[in-house]
This record gives sequence, C-alpha cells and structure tokens, in this order.
Amino acid sequence: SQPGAAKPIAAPMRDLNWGQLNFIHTTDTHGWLGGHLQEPQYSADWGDYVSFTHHMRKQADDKGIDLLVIDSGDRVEGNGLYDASHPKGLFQYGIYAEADVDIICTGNHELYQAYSAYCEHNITVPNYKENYIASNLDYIEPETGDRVPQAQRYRKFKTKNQGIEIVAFGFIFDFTGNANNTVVQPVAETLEEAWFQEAIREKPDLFVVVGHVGLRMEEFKTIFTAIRKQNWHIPIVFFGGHAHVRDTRKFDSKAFAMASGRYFETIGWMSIDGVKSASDEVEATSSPSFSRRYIDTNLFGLHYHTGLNDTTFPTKHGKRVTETITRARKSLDLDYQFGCAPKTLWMSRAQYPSKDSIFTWIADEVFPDIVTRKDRKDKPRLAITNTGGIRFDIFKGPFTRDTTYAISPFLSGFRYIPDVPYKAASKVIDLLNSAGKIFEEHGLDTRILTLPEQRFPVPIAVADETEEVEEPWLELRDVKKEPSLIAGYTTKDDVGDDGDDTIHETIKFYNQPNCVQSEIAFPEDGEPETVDLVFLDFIQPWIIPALKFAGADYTDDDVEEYMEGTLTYKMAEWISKNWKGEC
Ligand SMILES: O=c1ccn([C@@H]2O[C@H](COP(=O)(O)O)[C@@H](O)[C@H]2O)c(=O)[nH]1
Repeated sequence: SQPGAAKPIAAPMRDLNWGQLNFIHTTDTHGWLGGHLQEPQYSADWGDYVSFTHHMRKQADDKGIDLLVIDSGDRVEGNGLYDASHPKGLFQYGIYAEADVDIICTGNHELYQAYSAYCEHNITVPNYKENYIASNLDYIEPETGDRVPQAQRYRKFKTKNQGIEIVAFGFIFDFTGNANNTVVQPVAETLEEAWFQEAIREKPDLFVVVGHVGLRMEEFKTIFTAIRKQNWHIPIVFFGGHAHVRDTRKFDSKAFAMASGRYFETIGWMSIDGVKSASDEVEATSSPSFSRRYIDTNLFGLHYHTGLNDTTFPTKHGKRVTETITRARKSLDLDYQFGCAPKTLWMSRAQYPSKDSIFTWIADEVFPDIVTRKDRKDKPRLAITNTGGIRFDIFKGPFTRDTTYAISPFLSGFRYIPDVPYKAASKVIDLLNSAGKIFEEHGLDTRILTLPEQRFPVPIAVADETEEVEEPWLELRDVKKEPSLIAGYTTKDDVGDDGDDTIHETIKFYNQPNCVQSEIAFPEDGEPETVDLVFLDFIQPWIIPALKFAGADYTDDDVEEYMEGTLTYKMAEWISKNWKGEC
C-alpha cells in the first residue's frame, strides 16, 4: 500500500474456494490504483494486486489448475491518479498495464471524452493485444475517418494447464453518451452478426462473457439467451460491472454471472468445477459447480488468502508498481490539502436531506455560494445537479487534490436558461426525480442521473432457490476469536449472503434522489416571478423536456453558459475558503 495509507485491518475471513478453473476480476476501478488511503479495509494498492495475482497464478500452476484474470472496464475517471494530470491519465495507463490481464474490455468512462477513447484505442488496446476484446465497439480513426473494430470481436483460446477451451466475448452495454470518435453497436444488433453466430457455434468447454454491463440490465440476459439457443449444455460465465455493486446472478444451473464492485474496493473471485471432464473425449454434461467471493482490498485479507505475510507477500514487481504510484502521486501533488473536512459526509450512508448527507451539503452550503455571477447576482435562481455526478464520500480530515477528483471527477460546467417563469421552473426538480415515464418518450432514462449503486437494484427474492449452488469449501475460521467487525458490505445476491470474504458489520444504504436543487437569492416573502434555471451541462438533455412538460417551451438554443469553471474546480475553491484549518 501507499506510504501514509491506513494500515490493513484484521477481520474474520471466509476462505476462497479453488476449482478446476478460477477467475480474478476487477471492474470500475476508476483510477483508484493507489488504493483507499483513508480506509484500512481497502488500502491495498495496484502493486499489491500485481503481487496477489502473481501468487494466485503460481498456486494455480502448482495445483495443475487454471486461473484467468479479468477486467470489465471503467478504469479511468474518478481519482486524482487519472484526473489530476495534464493530459489526463499520464501515469495511470502505464501503471494499470503492469497487471497481467487475460480478458479485458471497455467501459463507458473510457468513451465519454474523445481523448480517453483515443487513449484506450492507442494505449490500452495495444498493451493487451489479443487479450482485449470489443464485441460491439468500433473506433473512428481521426486521420481517415475509417470505422474500425476497437479490438478483436471475440477470442478463442485454451487455458495454460488443462487446455480448457474458451470462447470469450467483450461487450459494453447499449451506451449512448460516447464521444463521436467511437460507435457502440447495440448488443441485440451485434448478436445477429455473422461473426457472433459463428462464434457461438464453436462448441468450446466454456463461454466467458466479459462485459461492462450491470448484471440486472437486459444486455447480459439477451446474450445468455442467444448463446443458450445454440448450446444447451455448455457452461457460461459472465463478468460484469457498471453498477458499482457486488453481485452474482444465476441465469441457469450452468450460467453464472458476477460483478465485483467499484473503485478497487473489491477483487472478485469465481471458481468452477466440472467444466471439463478428465478425459478429453467425454463431454462434461453434469452441472458444473460455481462459487464466488468478493475480496476486500485489505492487505490483511490478501495475506490470508495467499498464506503469506508482510515480508513474503510483496513481489519485486509489485513493490516496483507501488513505488511508481508513490512517485506519480507525488508529482501530481495529490496530497495537497485544499482544506480540512469538519465531518464525514456520505453519499448513500445518510438520508437526503440530512446533516450527514453530501447532497445536503452541496445544496445548502456549496451551491448558494458558488452559483453566482456578478451581473445577475440578485436574480433568484434554482441550481440543479444530478446526484450521479458526485462519486464518493468525504471523510472527516484532510480534503486533498486527490479527494477532489474522487468526489467530482467530471468536466461538467454550469449552464442556465435566464428568466424562466417560476411556475414552470419549480416543477423541474420533481419531474427529474419522479417522472421517469415522461422522459422515456424522449428516449431518456432518468436512472442515468443517479448513483450507479442504486440504478439496477438486486431483486429482493433470491432467484430459483430450488437449484443447488455448491459452496463446498466454505470455511469460517474462528470468528469468535477474531477482532470486532469492521463496517463494510454484506452482499445479498442470487446465491445468498455469504459471498464477502470479510464478515462485516452491515452498512445501511439509503436511496438518493436523481437530482438535488438549491434555491438561491429568493425573496424573503412570496415567490419570484421568474428565476434563472442553472444546471450542470450533463443534465441538459433532461432539463428541456422537463420544462416543456411543465409548460415552458425552451430549446437547446436558449441555454447559455452561466459561469466559467467546472463543478470540480468550484468545489475545491469553496473548500479552500470555507474549510480552512489544520488536520
Ligand atoms: O459527465 C458526467 C459523466 C457521468 N456522470 C454520472 O456518472 C454516471 C456513469 O457512471 P458509471 O460509473 O458509468 O456508472 C452517469 O450515469 C452519471 O450519473 C455525470 O454525472 N457526469
């Protein structure tokens, strides 16, 4: 872990189950390669991950079984290590590539900006060569305008030790917010293509679908159905992401999907037995058994799972990566303190509105101060932001450059429509928060506005409990003798609630609105006649139809820049003025 990071913390652990074929999975790391410096249970860094995967590959080799390392996208945006450099990702791409990944695909965050799409195509794809798969994504070459596959459409290969034959795909969900140098082909359309139809007729031992797709979104189900139509008996595993949650979904007794959280808090572990019979000639027709674990990026747990310790765990390579991260963090001055957070503010561990809610803080304290311009400072205004634009909690203590990007990594600035009749403008916030259907008519999904974690909830009822999912190696070592529990995830998925490698004190999460609003410079009595309607540019597509529905006919041409500067910049400026002091 990084110098100054919180020390790893002891906790009661569940063992990993090894099978014939095993997977290590990361997703939505969003630049958190330095680890969570303020949270002991997630303070391992990418260097530790490099050491961990090395030891686990070695164990697999020693046992004569196989291990594949997977990443399902969104490696960028969301942490100073990526966002604070000019250009962005100056250090991040090289550091990430120190990890040896067997199957890798693209997420939506690689595609929001033309620049990050360019870097993905010209840095990460060549770094991973045949391991990079882009089943439904094309890149547009800037020099020629030619549309080319971002990477190969699928990959057929055999595992190193047992020769298990795998056909692997790499999808992204039906994303529409990509910059114009990429083309995302809708998943359902892609499945009709000749190459896909040929690939699913290959008859491997196992299909592996890696996708930047939430497990509860439609896309994986569609892919599952297409593969199953051709192959009633071949096992399929899916590795998803995007929803920022730990989750496992069972499609049928031979098809299992896992998602491994967010921000390098989680390393996913999946194992399968019975995927290939000992004799090559006989097809494995009985149901394979699957198991899953969500490993906290807590060095204590990484030592525990590898059977190593402080001295034996770090490899030379891992140490070098840790040192490279330290140097990068230093040269980006990520520990520079803008101020000192007087208390912890939660995204979803507090209700909105409440004194501990980060959104209440933004709406009540930050926006009234920052959303202003000299020539219209007395104009009553409504300022709206989407909650999804805020990405992480603020912990009491130093608020650094790094924290700034973890909280607000995006380039969104402030726009407005001047002098909107208040009667219409005042209705916008409720429409954004609770009138999803109205926006659907305009092809807009209001779930995009909110936190990824609550966008695709895991159904309460556990799917098909009649089918057995084997957890034969589950062993809980001496819980009673272990230290007290630390607060963390208690994941409920299609298999049950024992997936986390660490037994945590359960955290309660509260649903948040899609958007929050501040009323600024309002008259003391009564309502204003008109207001300036100020909003982050990201939510403009929803603002215009909301106003129309509220009875005010505006178009994009009526929208102007409200002030210079991004939310990220303005927030950091606010903190340096208002949270002065030592900590
Ligand atoms: O400029 C932006 C870009 C994104 N958002 C929010 O982020 C999510 C997407 O994040 P994932 O990690 O891919 O889930 C998007 O739906 C928005 O809520 C933003 O606010 N501004």
